Amino acid sequence: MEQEKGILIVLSGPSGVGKGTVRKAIMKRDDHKLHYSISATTRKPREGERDGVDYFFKSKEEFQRMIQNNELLEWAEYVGNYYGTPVKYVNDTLTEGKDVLLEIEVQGALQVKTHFPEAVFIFLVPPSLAELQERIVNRGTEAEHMVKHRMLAAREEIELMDKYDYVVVNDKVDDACDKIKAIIIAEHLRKERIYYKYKKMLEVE
Ligand SMILES: Nc1nc2c(ncn2[C@@H]2O[C@H](COP(=O)(O)OP(=O)(O)O)[C@@H](O)[C@H]2O)c(=O)[nH]1
Ligand SMILES: Nc1ncnc2c1ncn2[C@@H]1O[C@H](COP(=O)(O)OP(=O)(O)O)[C@@H](O)[C@H]1O
Repeated sequence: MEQEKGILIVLSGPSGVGKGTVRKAIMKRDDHKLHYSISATTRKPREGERDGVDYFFKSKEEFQRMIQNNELLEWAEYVGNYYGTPVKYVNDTLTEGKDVLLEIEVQGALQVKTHFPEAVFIFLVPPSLAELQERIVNRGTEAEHMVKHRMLAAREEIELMDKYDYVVVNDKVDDACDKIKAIIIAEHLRKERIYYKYKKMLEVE
């Protein structure tokens, strides 16, 4: 029997909502069922970040070559740097029947929709805008005027949430992980139901 493809899960949401934090927590507790797609970026590595683990760190020229050679499923410019998803890993892993997780910002997430309309789109939201601002400030990576800029961007990003299949509030990291895991289980059940329905139909005809 042909190997059934895995599910592509796209986790997105406004900057500072906790996408990276929730993604790392899910991967940590996951028993190798989810496969995280490591992105390429032109951003310089932060302390402790490793090439091929956190990101594939690229020069601008290397990144542009990847775009030209159609090596990226999606890409976006974000705060002065480029970020993109290598398409080969995603295709190969899904074909092996494994689920793939992308953690990407909103412009890229919407591009994925045009190539993989069947992917599962999850939008992470903060419990409130005040809490979002606090998270951005506490992270300490933004200058004061950039916090305002990020908050304005976040408002526009949150307006895109109706384009997603699921909206998950990142109140407590553990609860957000539970909800995302539940969504993945439900999506598998849904896919299996559709799969068997068609299989039966083909057997009858
Ligand atoms: N479109 C797109 N966005 C990405 C990709 N990889 C990471 N991002 C997003 O880029 C943004 C900046 O990431 P990063 O520089 O690691 O900073 P931080 O996540 O804000 O701490 C985040 O919103 C990530 O979700 C990718 O492959 N494609
Ligand atoms: N559920 C949560 N409760 C409180 N703080 C959180 C939560 N999730 C993330 N954070 C904090 O919010 C900040 C932004 O999280 P991060 O994962 O970098 O966001 P993003 O990847 O969406 O930009 C970090 O300082 C992180 O520790």
